Order: sequence, then structure tokens, then C-alpha cells
Amino acid sequence: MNQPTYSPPLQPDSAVVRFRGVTRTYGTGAGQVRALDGISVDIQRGAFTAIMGPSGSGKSTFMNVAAGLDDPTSGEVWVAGAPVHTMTDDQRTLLRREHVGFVFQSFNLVPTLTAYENVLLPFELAGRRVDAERTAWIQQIIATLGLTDRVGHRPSELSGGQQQRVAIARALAATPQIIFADEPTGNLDSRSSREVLSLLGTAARDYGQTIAMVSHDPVAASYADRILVIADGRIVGDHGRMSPQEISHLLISFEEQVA
Ligand SMILES: Nc1ncnc2c1ncn2[C@@H]1O[C@H](COP(=O)(O)OP(=O)(O)OP(=O)(O)O)[C@@H](O)[C@H]1O
Repeated sequence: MNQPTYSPPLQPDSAVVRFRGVTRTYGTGAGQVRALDGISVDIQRGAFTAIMGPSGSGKSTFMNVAAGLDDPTSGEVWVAGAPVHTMTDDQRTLLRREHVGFVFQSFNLVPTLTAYENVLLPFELAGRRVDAERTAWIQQIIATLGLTDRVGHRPSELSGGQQQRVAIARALAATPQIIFADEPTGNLDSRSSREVLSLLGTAARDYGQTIAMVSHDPVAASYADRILVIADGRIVGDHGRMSPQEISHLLISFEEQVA
């Protein structure tokens, strides 16, 4: 069988993710749920964007569609210049492998591998060579994330914050077009959360890494350059940097409208 190949045209100055009139419905008939309801939005290169909203508002669905994990029901989704809405499952898998990084609440590290082996795993899975330049980049990330003396440890020998830093190093190592972070501080204490959020901010600011983070936490979202608020499958707020207090007030006002 021929391996599918897909190399999207890269557009350095444009949006990394572009939604145009995107809907995603689940089920049929009276039980149908409109998880995304005609969303049009761009996520610009190099930005750290937080996606917030009440429970069940469509945040995970937005992230899954933006990451090429799920298909829109209608509308257009472009990721790294590639028309995701027209792509096959295999093409979307390749797009994710080459251009999308993930950081999860539960870290998702392989317990039998060392921290360094976990960071290199995506290259192994993709059959990508790690050349001298990439090795130097990985070493730089590991040093920036404060992991240099932890690279030989297995996840069980690391704190939660250190495990999440390894997951961030793994995502950054491949220099993806975008990293999606799903509640990345959900399992961390407040000090480790602050460290992880500062590192995500540094990755965007200093390395130009585009990051989209789903979070319920106003403190986490206050590290982002932009805050998108989703309610009932629609974007109902699009804000610049805000303090945790301002974000809390904003969310309370949307929750009152929804209730
Ligand atoms: N696979 C599915 N089948 C049916 N309905 C679904 C499915 N996935 C999500 N939904 C529905 O779509 C809506 C949006 O769900 P989604 O998980 O995107 O919300 P969310 O904002 O991420 O919620 P939370 O903050 O609680 O994680 C909800 O009404 C949910 O019940």
C-alpha cells in the first residue's frame, strides 16, 4: 500500500489555524447537539491563546477539530495552510505528526522510558532522524525547562511539575506549527502550575511557538496573550491579555447569561 504523503504549504505570516463557518454536530434528530455553531476565527502564529468557557460549551470539540483529531460537520478548517475539512484520516494523521504538538493534563509520558527517551519518542515514531542541529535544540529546551539533571529519570521518579515539563519539552522538540495544551496545569500544585505556565509563555515569546491552551483556570489564562471565550458552541469573547480577576468576572458574566 502506498503511504499517504502530505506536505502542506507553509505560510509564515498567516494564521496557523483558520476556522470559517465551522459547525460540529453530534447525534441526529431531537437529540442532536451542536457542539460548534458556525465558528470563524484565526489563531495567529506565535501567539499564546487561551480557550475558556463553561462546561459543555465546546472547548474540547474546538480543540479536537483545530488539531485535526475530529472532522467538522460543515465549514472550513485550515491548519498550517492545509485544508483539514477535505483531508482523509491518514492525511490528518500525517498533518498532526508533522505539524501539531500536544500537552495533556495527565502528562501522557511512557512510564518505561527515561525523560530523554520520552522527548525523542515522536521522532522515533515518525521515523525522523535527529540530526546535530535538532539535538542542540533539544538540549537547549531541556536546559531552559530546568531538566538537564533529570533526563535519565523515568516519569515515576519525577514530580508532577517535572513530568509536565518533560511533556512540554517533547512537544517543543519537534518545533510543531502549533501546540495544543489541554488543562496542562490541571494536575499540578500552584507553584508547579506557575512554572509550567511561565515556560509556555516563554516558548511563545522567545521561540515564536504558537500555543493554544484550553483551561478553566483564570490564573492559567492570565499568562496568555489572547483569551477566546466559547459558550454554546460560539465564540462570545475575544480579548487581549487580562488579569485573573478580570477573567473571573468575564466568565461569571457568561455563566450567568447561559444559566
Ligand atoms: N462524542 C460526543 N457525542 C455526543 N455529544 C458530544 C460528544 N462530544 C461532545 N459532545 C457534546 O458537545 C457539547 C460540547 O462538548 P465539549 O466536550 O466540547 O465541551 P467542553 O467545553 O470541552 O466541556 P468541559 O469543560 O466540561 O470539558 C456538549 O454538550 C457535549 O455533551
